[in-house]
Amino acid sequence: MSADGGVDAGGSPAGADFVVVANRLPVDKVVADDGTVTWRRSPGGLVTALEPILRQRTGAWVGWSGIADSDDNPDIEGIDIHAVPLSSQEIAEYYEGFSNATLWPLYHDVIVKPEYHREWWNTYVEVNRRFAEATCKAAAHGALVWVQDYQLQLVPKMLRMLRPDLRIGFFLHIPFPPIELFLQNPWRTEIVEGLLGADLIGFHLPGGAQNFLYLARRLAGQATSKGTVGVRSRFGVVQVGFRTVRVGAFPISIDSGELDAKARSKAVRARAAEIRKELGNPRTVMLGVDRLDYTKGIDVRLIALSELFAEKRLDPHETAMVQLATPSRERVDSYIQMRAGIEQLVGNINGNFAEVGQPVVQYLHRPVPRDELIAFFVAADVMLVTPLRDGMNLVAKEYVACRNDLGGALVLSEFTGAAAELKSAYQANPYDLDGVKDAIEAAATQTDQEGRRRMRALRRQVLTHDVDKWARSFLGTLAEDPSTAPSGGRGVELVPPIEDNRS
Ligand SMILES: O=P(O)(O)OC[C@H]1O[C@H](O[C@H]2O[C@H](CO)[C@@H](O)[C@H](O)[C@H]2O)[C@H](O)[C@@H](O)[C@@H]1O
Ligand SMILES: Cc1cn([C@@H]2O[C@H](COP(=O)(O)OP(=O)(O)O)[C@@H](O)[C@H]2O)c(=O)[nH]c1=O
Repeated sequence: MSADGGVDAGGSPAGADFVVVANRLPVDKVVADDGTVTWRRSPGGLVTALEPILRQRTGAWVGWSGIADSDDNPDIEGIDIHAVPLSSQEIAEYYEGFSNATLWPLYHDVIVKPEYHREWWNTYVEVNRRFAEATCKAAAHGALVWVQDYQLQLVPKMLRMLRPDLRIGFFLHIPFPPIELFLQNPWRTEIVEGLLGADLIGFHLPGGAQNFLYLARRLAGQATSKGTVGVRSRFGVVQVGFRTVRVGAFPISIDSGELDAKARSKAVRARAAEIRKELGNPRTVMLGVDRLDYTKGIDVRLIALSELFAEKRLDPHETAMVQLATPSRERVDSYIQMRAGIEQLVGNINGNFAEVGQPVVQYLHRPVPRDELIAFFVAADVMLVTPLRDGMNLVAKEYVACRNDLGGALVLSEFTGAAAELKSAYQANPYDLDGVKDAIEAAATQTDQEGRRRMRALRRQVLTHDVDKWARSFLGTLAEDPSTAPSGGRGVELVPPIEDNRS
């Protein structure tokens, strides 16, 4: 195939008009002890959100298969898969290292200390280059390419240099950090310049977009627009030579209609009733559903519950807490330590408050299939979502979408992207333990009337702002010509670059 994805002398296909580029493919390769290979849906919200979009549009997906040194290219109906193989060393340095031990903690409020290693950075650059090259092969001339997330922040610039014909979008699924934190990164300028290779850069929240605009002025020396960025509106502008890069806030969501329909099905309702029975038909079923990640504040909710039981504000004999925790990034030190801490807390609560055969906290460290998860959402009276920081948190929205009965209550950390939209949740600051306890107690003891009022408002938001709206707003903006678009380049007052010798 020729460099721009056109038909080569051998006559291979001309490439896709729409290409998603993400660290992971939508499926992960799983090799059993007996060598049997299966492909399982990849963990996390990025795949949850993008898989339905790509199925609707037909296009290509460039990503890694989740396993070392594998040259597998799985067949997925309706999606043209382009696997990018990674060696064990690349996984250690690009994925576990720079992506998940440098950028992830840096962008999540330095909850753990980010590590800066030059060799990790070098591998990050090299792997980003390989993703850019694989994308060139996958994309037809003039294709729309949508690059995803913090693992691939250099791809937009690399891709633009290789393929100026492409229209390039970038979306960051995790929070974009406060300026002071971003400036810690020794390679901060390269990252800002990497992102500026895109035509449109999307964040979940306006605050992230505004932080980025400031950094584009200060680190990349570009002129930018002035005013505040809106949600799916009032885009920011960075003038990069003759190119106009737009910057916006596009809060991601879920396939709310599909979840709503599934949750109404007889099979799911029957399974939900069965789950409650298996838990001993307690008065209150509480639920946590997370990747096992220190950002998710699983410890916060467990400590809060433990204190509520000790203070007799909740009765452990009438409460069952289920914590579903998908294994995640299991070779990164901070994740290994966190897992031990969570499991100790579960043990302590059961040791102090459970009876024989009737644990208070049931903890599953394994991925849970989607239909089973929906039954858990329907079964739970109180959903506990308590991250210390989270880009969006799709689980909170999924719970709401599953509650067409207007039952249940959502306890939600203020520091999730979802909190900006789900105002009728029981919101709390996860660093204020008393506040979290009050929110859990209020949710567990709410009247039916209050619960229905809140759930109705939450559902209005989630059902009208679904993942399709997210994709359409981002891709529609990307397809526009910024010089003629209403909130595009022309007529926007620009602020000159910030002179700064330290960058
Ligand atoms: O691929 P992994 O390292 O196993 O991690 C899974 C995904 O985690 C992150 O998800 C984020 O995206 C969600 C959807 O926008 C958002 O709701 C959530 O707040 C984020 O944490 C990560 O950003 C993805 O790249 C990973 O694939
Ligand atoms: C624990 C668990 C989760 N899921 C699904 O994964 C995503 C999680 O998305 P979210 O935005 O909340 O957070 P991260 O992206 O992980 O940071 C959501 O769609 C869950 O339903 C799952 O399918 N199975 C599981 O066991």
